[in-house]
Amino acid sequence: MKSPNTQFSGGGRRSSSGAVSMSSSSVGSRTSDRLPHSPSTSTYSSTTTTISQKSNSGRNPVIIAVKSVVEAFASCFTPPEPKSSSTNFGDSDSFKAPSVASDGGRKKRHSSSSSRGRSIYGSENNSTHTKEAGSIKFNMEDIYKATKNFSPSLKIGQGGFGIVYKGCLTDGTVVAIKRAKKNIHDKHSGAEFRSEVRTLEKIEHLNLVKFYGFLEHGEEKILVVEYVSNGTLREHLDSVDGNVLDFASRLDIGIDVGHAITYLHMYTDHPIIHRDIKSSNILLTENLRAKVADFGFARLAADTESGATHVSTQVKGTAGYLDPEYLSTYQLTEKSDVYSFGVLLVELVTGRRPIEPKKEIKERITARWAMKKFTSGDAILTLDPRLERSAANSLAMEKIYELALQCLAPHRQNRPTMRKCAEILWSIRKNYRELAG
Ligand SMILES: Nc1ncnc2c1ncn2[C@@H]1O[C@H](COP(=O)(O)OP(=O)(O)OP(=O)(O)O)[C@@H](O)[C@H]1O
Repeated sequence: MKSPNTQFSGGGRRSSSGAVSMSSSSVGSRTSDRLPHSPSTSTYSSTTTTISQKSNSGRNPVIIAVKSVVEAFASCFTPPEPKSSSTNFGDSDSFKAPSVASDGGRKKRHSSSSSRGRSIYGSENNSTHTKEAGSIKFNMEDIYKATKNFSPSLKIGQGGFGIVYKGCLTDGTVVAIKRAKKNIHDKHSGAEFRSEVRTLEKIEHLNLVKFYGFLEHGEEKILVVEYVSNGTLREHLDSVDGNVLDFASRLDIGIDVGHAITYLHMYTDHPIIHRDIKSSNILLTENLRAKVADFGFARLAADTESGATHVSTQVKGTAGYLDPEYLSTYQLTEKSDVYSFGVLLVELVTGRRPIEPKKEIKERITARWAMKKFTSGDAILTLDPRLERSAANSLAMEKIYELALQCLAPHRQNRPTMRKCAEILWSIRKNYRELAG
């Protein structure tokens, strides 16, 4: 999903809109042994920026393409929640695949937004259509019907991949239809598309956006995925609808995301690395259940048992979330997602974006600033000012920061596994609930 951050991708896919150059040494140049490594902010603007970095020389220029932020949700319905999930977290006693539980107990928010008609969050709809995930081959007629010939009124967003439409299949399933940009000069789009399809058709989890099918016909490349109606996590942290996401909801969302990534990393035989975990890639349901989206950058991880690691030909991800070790070695492992998850945890606590170009220099890299405050005993100064300073919130905040600090370790061997992160968050929530009453 779109965010006002800087996005790294390969092949100059998005460099057409105002590319500027940046040496690769300036990316992540402010390393610290103790604090999380983050890119320099001085060159970033508050708009979404895409960076391509070829890895073969390490001296190639990084191309930054500034994209305009276009985010508009049309009217929408509640997406069907899956009946079950294939999650399997093994035999941990303290960690019983909680992500398969129903939404019961979660409070509903933003339902009042339906009174605004075509609000960004849309209205709750008790649709009974629950479509199984899977790879359906659609034809153009299906897509034209579903989108009313790509009606502009059904456009719900636009990203690097292309335009996103809300659509309705003939069986009534409400879907998001992602139509790839037609760029004949883009040699990578076909490969990216097929990579996304291969990844999407294999996975199914309550906290991952479901994949319904695809279409590849000439220049036309289309993905049909689950429609998630309640906006992105970033929009909620920005209080776009005027509501503040409370601490308990943030903790729940962190756990949902933790489960989704754990599932990807523990995927039988072939672990999957997401590579672009960020708040704008996390979609929320009406019940504030989180669903991780955008597998365009996902690649199958290396066979960890053989000790092999995936050596990328291109660095991909979003500035502010990027693992410094991946940036310097081009070796991609699951721990790069763990690093991004650490950044996300800080984002949940502070409400701030990973890079805040308008803040004074020492506060610009949010994770660095927050971890510094945490290690000097002043974590409370970084808690989102819109959140209550209760004992439960303060204690949970300290515990989340303890975990974030580990996730943000400069060297991947010092970071926990995603499964460990989810287990820790699970126990933080247990204690939080006991204290909050
Ligand atoms: N499954 C979905 N359900 C509901 N809305 C969606 C869905 N997927 C995308 N959107 C909307 O469309 C917008 C664009 O999404 P898309 O994933 O194409 O691009 P992006 O992630 O914003 O861009 P980038 O490619 O730079 O990450 C999102 O911000 C969101 O508002």
